[in-house]
Amino acid sequence: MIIAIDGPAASGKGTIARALAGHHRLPHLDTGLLYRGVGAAALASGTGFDDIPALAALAAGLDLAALDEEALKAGPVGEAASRVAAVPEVRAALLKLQRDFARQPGGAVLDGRDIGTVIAPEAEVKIFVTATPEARAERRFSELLKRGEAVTFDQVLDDIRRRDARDSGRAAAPLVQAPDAITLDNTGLDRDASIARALAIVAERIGRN
Ligand SMILES: Nc1ncnc2c1ncn2[C@@H]1O[C@H](COP(=O)(O)OP(=O)(O)OP(=O)(O)O)[C@@H](O)[C@H]1O
Ligand SMILES: Nc1ccn([C@@H]2O[C@H](COP(=O)(O)O)[C@@H](O)[C@H]2O)c(=O)n1
Repeated sequence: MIIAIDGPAASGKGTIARALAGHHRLPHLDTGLLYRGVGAAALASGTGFDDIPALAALAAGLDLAALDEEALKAGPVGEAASRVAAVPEVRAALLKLQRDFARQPGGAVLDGRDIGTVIAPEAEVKIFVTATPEARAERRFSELLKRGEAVTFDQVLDDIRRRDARDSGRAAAPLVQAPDAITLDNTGLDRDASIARALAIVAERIGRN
């Protein structure tokens, strides 16, 4: 079974995807980490966001085993990830590994922006997770504060709005809800209620818990 979880920044996709993967004993891939890996590599090497061949080479050479999730979740990397993710050559370089992950025997859970539309349009279950920009900014703000980052709520909200606009407005695999995806708006739901709703959606789709 392939479960595709898409949605905007800090909507709780990863939280839901990890819970579903644990419940259904499926492997999970946070595809945002791939773009964050390329974005971080571009920042570290001083590669310009307009240097398409160099960005594509960074994506093609991405070492999955070396991805440091903790470091990649830092504030500036999200913006860099969104910049490189708008480059079709970068997306093309990361396509096969995501598709192979989705199509492994037994299935998988993937979360990102284009899982239900581009990576695994054949997924049995598609959930589009969303919440208001303010609710998402609140969540990301408290996460960053806990990590010791010096940010303001307004900076986080600005970052989320800018990334939403770029991710939805780009030509290559934009953030868009698949027509057969179920919407899960968790604006008023806490973490556990949001996960419970996602589990119920999957159960309804596949006819078992
Ligand atoms: N329903 C919820 N209510 C409150 N906080 C939540 C909820 N779901 C997730 N969170 C918290 O919000 C933050 C963002 O969640 P998460 O990382 O799952 O989102 P995401 O959509 O995967 O983010 P990203 O943009 O990094 O892909 C985390 O700190 C998480 O613990
Ligand atoms: N399937 C995906 C996943 C991510 N992106 C881009 O990466 C940025 C960071 O992703 P997070 O989920 O970790 O926030 C995001 O803003 C997207 O630009 C993508 O394009 N496709």
